Amino acid sequence: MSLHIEAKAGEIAESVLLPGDPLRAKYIAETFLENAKCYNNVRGMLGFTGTYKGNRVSVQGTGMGMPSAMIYIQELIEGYGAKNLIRIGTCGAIQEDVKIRDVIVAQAAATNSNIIRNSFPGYDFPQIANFDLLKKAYDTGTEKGLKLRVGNVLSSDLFYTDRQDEFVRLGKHGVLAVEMEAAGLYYLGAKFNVKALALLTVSDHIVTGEQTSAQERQTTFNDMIEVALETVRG
Ligand SMILES: O=P(O)(O)O[C@H]1O[C@H](CO)[C@@H](O)[C@H]1O
Ligand SMILES: O=c1cc[nH]c(=O)[nH]1
Repeated sequence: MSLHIEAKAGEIAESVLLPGDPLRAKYIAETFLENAKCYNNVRGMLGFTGTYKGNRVSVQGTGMGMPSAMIYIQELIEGYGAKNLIRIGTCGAIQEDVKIRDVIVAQAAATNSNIIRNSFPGYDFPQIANFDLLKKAYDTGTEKGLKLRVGNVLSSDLFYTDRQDEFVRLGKHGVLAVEMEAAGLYYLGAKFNVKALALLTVSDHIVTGEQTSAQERQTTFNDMIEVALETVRG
């Protein structure tokens, strides 16, 4: 048991999928996992363990933003021995040629957060994905016929901001999309020497203003979830 996760020792798998939304964790457990058991309800931040094609896997909600997500990620690693962590989230596109419903493999995550900066004052510590997970996710998605986008994303501390033009300017520097957790996940992956990756579905477009419907989000989420589940399959 850790402070924010009430699972007993051994109840969480070495591979954990990490949606921001705890209800997405429930949906994944009910839709994709066999014999799923809920191990966490502290603060309603649901977590489940079950099997996918015979492979033990957990799915844990993380909340929104790095301060929340990093609590769950650190407790999963230090308290429960998680070794492969894949965020499965939504994001907003900040480049014209990234389209709504695209699935992004976040090769790296830029950030405007001080969380990481404060750990290494004076350094720009790059937040990068684990290459093994990245390659497996890319190969799996490609075999499934998905046209995955691979590249840099922005992990922002703010969802609502008066400075959205900065997001768009980052887009012009090749950053594909904005979300709020990947950099924190990659930082902790490096700190604790575990494998970390973020997969993101584009739910809205910050340049064009387009949005996906709830139904469309579900379908594209399913593609992303299957890629994540196949990536951690032994
Ligand atoms: O869909 P999730 O995983 O929550 O991710 C994105 O959605 C939330 C904002 O609506 C932030 O957490 C952002 O990173
Ligand atoms: O625009 C968006 C969409 C999802 N998540 C974000 O952080 N921003």
